[in-house]
Amino acid sequence: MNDTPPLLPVHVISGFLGSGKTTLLKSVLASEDFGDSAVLINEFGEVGLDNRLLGSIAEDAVLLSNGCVCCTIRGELSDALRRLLSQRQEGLIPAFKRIVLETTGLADPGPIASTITADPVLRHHLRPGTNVTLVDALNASTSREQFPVWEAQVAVADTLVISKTDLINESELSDVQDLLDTINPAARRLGAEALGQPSDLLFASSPHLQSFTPSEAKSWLGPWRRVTTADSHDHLNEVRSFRLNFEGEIDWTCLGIWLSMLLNRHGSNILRVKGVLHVMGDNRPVILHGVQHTIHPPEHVEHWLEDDRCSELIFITRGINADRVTDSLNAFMRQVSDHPSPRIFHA
Ligand SMILES: Nc1nc2c(ncn2[C@@H]2O[C@H](COP(=O)(O)OP(=O)(O)OP(=O)(O)O)[C@@H](O)[C@H]2O)c(=O)[nH]1
Repeated sequence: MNDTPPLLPVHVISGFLGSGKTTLLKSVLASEDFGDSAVLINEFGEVGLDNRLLGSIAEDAVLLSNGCVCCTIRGELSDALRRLLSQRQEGLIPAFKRIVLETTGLADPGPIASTITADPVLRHHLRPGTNVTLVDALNASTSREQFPVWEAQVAVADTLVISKTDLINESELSDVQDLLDTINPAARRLGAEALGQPSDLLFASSPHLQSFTPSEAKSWLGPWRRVTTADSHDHLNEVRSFRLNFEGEIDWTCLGIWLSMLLNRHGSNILRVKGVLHVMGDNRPVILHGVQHTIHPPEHVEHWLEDDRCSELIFITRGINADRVTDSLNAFMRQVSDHPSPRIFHA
């Protein structure tokens, strides 16, 4: 029997300045099913205001001060997480079941996952949880134009929560949805209802946090209509998404080597990889899930949905187009794999 305690998830709430992160966090902490959470708040600047705004709901919130979790205070984040774990172990604080981290509006949440998985202590107790990103509907387009980090925040999201929809009309909202479609078509999307959502559902859309049913695995990849073709955008550094389709089974080792090489070379520009794959010799679908340099251990789904055994792999990249990735994978598979290569093409 395996009696190793389960790894505790670290969920992240990010989103640009003023997008509604604290508003959502307050609602999360007020929900009954989220009582046993430890909260970390990363503030930028001398005075941590959000901490005070949270008031009595989260009196024990730990404030990470004066820097961004993604860059200057990654060490401070590791220390704070270690401290929380040791206080929990010594019984000084209640045995929380999860950690919720609110980042600054200027942080790229991508590196948080690797802060956890690369740390020799943290990785035995914690695992990256779900990334929830707030999108301020009123300012989405301007923020995107002016602040590259806005795209990075949208790209890493498992769930996108669109706030301030009450301040725009339907056609403006449709423009925001289209914009999100070009960057992260695969993320689950919520609007104002996110505030009333049971928090375990809000944070549930990550494959390593629950066992997916076959239909959940497919819907995790997002609806087809959200696919955009990368080639309709030609800005060098634009964030875009594309979906690779595979006809035929995949040589897992070969794909793994190619992916490692890709991340090694272009990791900071591969913002997100997620897929459901038909791996050679494996009857069950394999879920692949990565954020920037961090690829999570693959998970299995029990069985395929009916006869649909097509593999799909979604990429969200900055300045790397779909043709380049597809050609590179096709060529690598043909040259390296001893098995027949699947036909790989992008939607
Ligand atoms: N009208 C409207 N206002 C909202 C909504 N969500 C948040 N706000 C308001 O927007 C302001 C900023 O919300 P916060 O939750 O503090 O945003 P934040 O992302 O934590 O802000 P920073 O920590 O400064 O980056 C507050 O005045 C909120 O009441 C919304 O859906 N509609």
